[in-house]
Amino acid sequence: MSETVPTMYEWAGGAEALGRLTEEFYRRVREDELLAPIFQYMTDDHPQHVAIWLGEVFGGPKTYTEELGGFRRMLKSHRGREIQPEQRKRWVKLMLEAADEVGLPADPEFRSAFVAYIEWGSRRAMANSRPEAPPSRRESVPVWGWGQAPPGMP
Ligand code: HEM
Repeated sequence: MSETVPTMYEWAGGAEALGRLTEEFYRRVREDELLAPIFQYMTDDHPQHVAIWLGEVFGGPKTYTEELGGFRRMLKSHRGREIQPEQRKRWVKLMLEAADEVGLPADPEFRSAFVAYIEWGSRRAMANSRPEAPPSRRESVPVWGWGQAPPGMP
């Protein structure tokens, strides 16, 4: 991919846009009967931490790794929570609704790459949330790209 292709972070609108996304997402989570119970003890800065995580995944600054405990902290946050398939599905649904609500770019290229990460990440989170999950072979925050459909694809 050429150097002129923006990162998904830039395309999304940077830290500000991802912050709006996670604020709206967790507003919905707090009102959701399947998800509210498992998020009842989240801290006030949790939405911002997830925005920072997403920023790093989408090619933005490596702030989650450098300041917030990196991949290991994310892994530990899900471990043992026994996320159920219906809860994962609802998490994805609310995330995609929040993306529409806050006006993340709606072009097919961005959305397909965004959904791909949300699907992958949420399935990984669910797998790692099982008490018997094997130790993760990953050590670092994944960095996501445009896949088969970069911006401007005809
Ligand atoms: C792409 C998918 C996902 C991403 C990127 C993600 C991201 C994160 C991150 C970064 C944290 C740690 C926040 C911090 O540093 O303070 C976290 C915690 C957590 N996540 Fe996820 N997560 C995902 C999927 C899910 C799903 C599907 C569920 C459940 C349905 C879930 C439930 C939780 C819970 C309960 C916590 C701990 C909240 C607390 O502090 O009480 N996550 N997640």
